[in-house]
Amino acid sequence: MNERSLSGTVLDDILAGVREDLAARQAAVSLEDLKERAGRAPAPRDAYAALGGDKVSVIAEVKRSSPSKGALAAIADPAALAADYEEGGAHVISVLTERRRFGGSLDDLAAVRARVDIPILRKDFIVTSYQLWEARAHGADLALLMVVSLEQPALVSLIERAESIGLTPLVEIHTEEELERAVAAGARIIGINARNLKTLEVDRDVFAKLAPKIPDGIIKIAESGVRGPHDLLAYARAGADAVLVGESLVTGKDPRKAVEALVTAGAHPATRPDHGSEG
Ligand SMILES: O=C(O)c1ccccc1NCC(=O)[C@H](O)[C@H](O)COP(=O)(O)O
Repeated sequence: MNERSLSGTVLDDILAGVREDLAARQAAVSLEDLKERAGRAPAPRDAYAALGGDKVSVIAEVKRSSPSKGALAAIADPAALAADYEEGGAHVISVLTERRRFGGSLDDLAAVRARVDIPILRKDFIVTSYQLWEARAHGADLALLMVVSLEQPALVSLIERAESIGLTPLVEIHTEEELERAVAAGARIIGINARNLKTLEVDRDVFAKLAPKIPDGIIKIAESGVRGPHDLLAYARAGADAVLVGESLVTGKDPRKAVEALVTAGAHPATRPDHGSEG
């Protein structure tokens, strides 16, 4: 058993749907076929280069809907949206591939891969190595692993498997206990998600509380709740190396300009913690 339960929460509900969809895909596409397709996929992009350095990087998300807000944006052409993000200077694209609650798919991932050159994150609820092979086969460079939904041995083995097939794991946490498990499992990139999975409320202070406990050398990503440059700057002052932004980009008027504004704010040296509090 790989999975942990967060009983009675939306996560349990999401994972039940994920398991059903996964079983259908596994019946339709063998692991051997996926591995063969992964062998033909473009070489993985360097996620550490995209997310490291002095700047605060921007991960721009293709997000149609969410459990917290329902439908957000129709997004008929996810590749065109991703191209807008790339033109705006995004460092990484996140593609939600979960179908039932987020309206995503692996086809979205493949379409985005065919259109942009920057690294792509498969954002989903990954509980088996089959899903990692799917990610690589459809051109992803990074894969999200959520500590909350995985037993420790499964977390360790999925991190190792991801790295062995050329995927960079982004290990997501919500609490100090999850942070300790992520570090013990060998995570090199940790995302702190400000969205509480029980209430679905966003509390941006969670990042400021947990980020200082992450050991040096690990890339820190602030996930959720970025409405514009002021939130990026606040996360940056609390130590974020990157922010992951979905809703405000897909619901805004001009996603390219919105990304550009974030990238410009993140490029300013005064965003970093050792430059004081004025941003
Ligand atoms: O977005 C949700 O409602 C949600 C609910 C339960 C689990 C995950 C959820 N979102 C996934 C994400 O982590 C966000 O899409 C991502 O961090 C971007 O957040 P935002 O900019 O607030 O859309």
